[in-house]
Amino acid sequence: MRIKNICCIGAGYVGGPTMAVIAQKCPDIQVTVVDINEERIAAWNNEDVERIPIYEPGLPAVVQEGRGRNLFFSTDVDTAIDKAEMIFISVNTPTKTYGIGKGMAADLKWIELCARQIARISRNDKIVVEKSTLPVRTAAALKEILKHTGNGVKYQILSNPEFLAEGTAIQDLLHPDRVLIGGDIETKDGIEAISALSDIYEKWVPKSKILTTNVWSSELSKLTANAFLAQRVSSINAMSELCEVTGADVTEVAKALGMDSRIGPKFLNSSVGFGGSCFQKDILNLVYIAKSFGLKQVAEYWEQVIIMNDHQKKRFAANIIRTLYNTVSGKKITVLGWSFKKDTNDTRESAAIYVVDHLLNEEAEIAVYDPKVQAEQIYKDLDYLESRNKEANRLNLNVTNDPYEACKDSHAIAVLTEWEEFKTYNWEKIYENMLKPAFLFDGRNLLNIEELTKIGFVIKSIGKPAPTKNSVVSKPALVS
Ligand SMILES: NC(=O)C1=CN([C@@H]2O[C@H](COP(=O)(O)OP(=O)(O)OC[C@H]3O[C@@H](n4cnc5c(N)ncnc54)[C@H](O)[C@@H]3O)[C@@H](O)[C@H]2O)C=CC1
Ligand SMILES: O=C(O)[C@H]1O[C@H](OP(=O)(O)OP(=O)(O)OC[C@H]2O[C@@H](n3ccc(=O)[nH]c3=O)[C@H](O)[C@@H]2O)[C@H](O)[C@@H](O)[C@@H]1O
Repeated sequence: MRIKNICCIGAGYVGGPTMAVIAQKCPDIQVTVVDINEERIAAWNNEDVERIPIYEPGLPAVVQEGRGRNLFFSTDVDTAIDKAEMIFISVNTPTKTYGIGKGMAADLKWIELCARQIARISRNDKIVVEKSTLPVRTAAALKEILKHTGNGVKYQILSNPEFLAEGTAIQDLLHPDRVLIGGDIETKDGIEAISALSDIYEKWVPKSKILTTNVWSSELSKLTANAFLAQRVSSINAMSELCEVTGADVTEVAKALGMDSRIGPKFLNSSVGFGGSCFQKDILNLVYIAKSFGLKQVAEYWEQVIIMNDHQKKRFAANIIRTLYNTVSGKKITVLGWSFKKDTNDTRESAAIYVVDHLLNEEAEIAVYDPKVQAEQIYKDLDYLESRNKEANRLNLNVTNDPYEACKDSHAIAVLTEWEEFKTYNWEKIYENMLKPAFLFDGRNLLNIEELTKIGFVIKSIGKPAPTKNSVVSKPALVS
């Protein structure tokens, strides 16, 4: 089967970049990305391609190439569904905030709405592709909804989870480690649907990297991959605390570990804690699924990854307070970086939100600088926690777009995102304009401790012994 029209429901961090790359690699296919969020669609259509709603290196050029040719962004969901032979569902699947499974299960409200809309509009057979991350066996629910329309339209449901990471989305999409397609491998129609989707990827991905499984394995593989990745971060973060009390250096430990080819060097950077929209949500979802099958030990095992992550964020904030002589009340603390990692403007579940919330509870005066996150978003993130009223958040936290201004007269700086530009600052100038002792808490082990210590900063890194002015500090190991 040759696909000529694709519709993608959901123009977010996944739908936008994924479809832009498909449109680039398959100029013969018309790709329409639809969303109910009018503002977001207007931003995707912004004439100035640098102002699309997502900051992602390399994305503007890919969007520019396809937009208006075979890549379209629209709010007309019905028409796009009607025209398409293949529909990707790429809507949000956050943790439920109400009812049964509150705080754990994935909220499938938006997925179900999509299924019902597809069922209502479709007049010819469709391949429906789950791109969103979903609990194992969601495809069965989708099938049920689509089967009961009684209008004779046939559907094939495929699971095609996305493994891109924000900040490197375009490279990840162009050169994926693997593409996973789960489908009904036991029927002719199922196999045809899988090969229709595979044909699209084969335009740029080697066939050997396209993996076909049954739907349930595919759905569960996605949750498992995120759980394993997050587990590595929590594991190295657990060791960071042990390093701090034993005098070991977590960067050296990570390097030594990573050189073992069975372990590998990636995802061993100790940090203030992982953030992002997915790790926590997907693990909680996994825990919920395990619990609902009565697998207590399995649930508890994975829950520990989240517990460790929460501990790391709290421990970081507590360390700031303890170091500043047990009080931060009325003291200016500068936060460099608000996004959950570098090269993205996404702030969902960013460690910065929780560290700052903790410091505001202790009556600190916060100044924030992030190269890509807007003030409005920062206030929104804090308001969402409802720890204090909106006025108090605005009164006690000031967002500036000048890092030097942000650091001026502050008691301490906390680096919470690993933006490259932080390394290039004139740290001598920053030091001169701070109160002394000038404390620097590097939540990403990003900065050159040796140089900064020489300038006069008192530095607290993650998982490292505190350097003294004359101590020799080894260079950071190359762990990506
Ligand atoms: N953000 C990431 O890096 C990754 C996310 N995922 C998964 O992909 C899915 C989407 O994630 P994001 O793109 O980050 O979410 P997002 O929140 O950025 O985008 C989702 C979009 O879907 C739209 N939407 C919701 N219901 C709709 C409906 N009924 N009709 C039309 N549009 C609708 C929303 O308005 C929103 O713009 C989630 O399941 C997530 O777990 C998977 C891999 C990577
Ligand atoms: O399902 C998803 O949403 C995606 O989740 C992650 O991607 P993402 O959250 O965008 O970014 P990561 O690079 O995984 O980083 C997640 C968090 O862990 C932190 N991290 C990562 C690596 C590390 O060594 N140390 C560390 O603290 C990052 O700073 C960040 O806060 C996965 O890497 C993707 O494969 C997956 O598709």
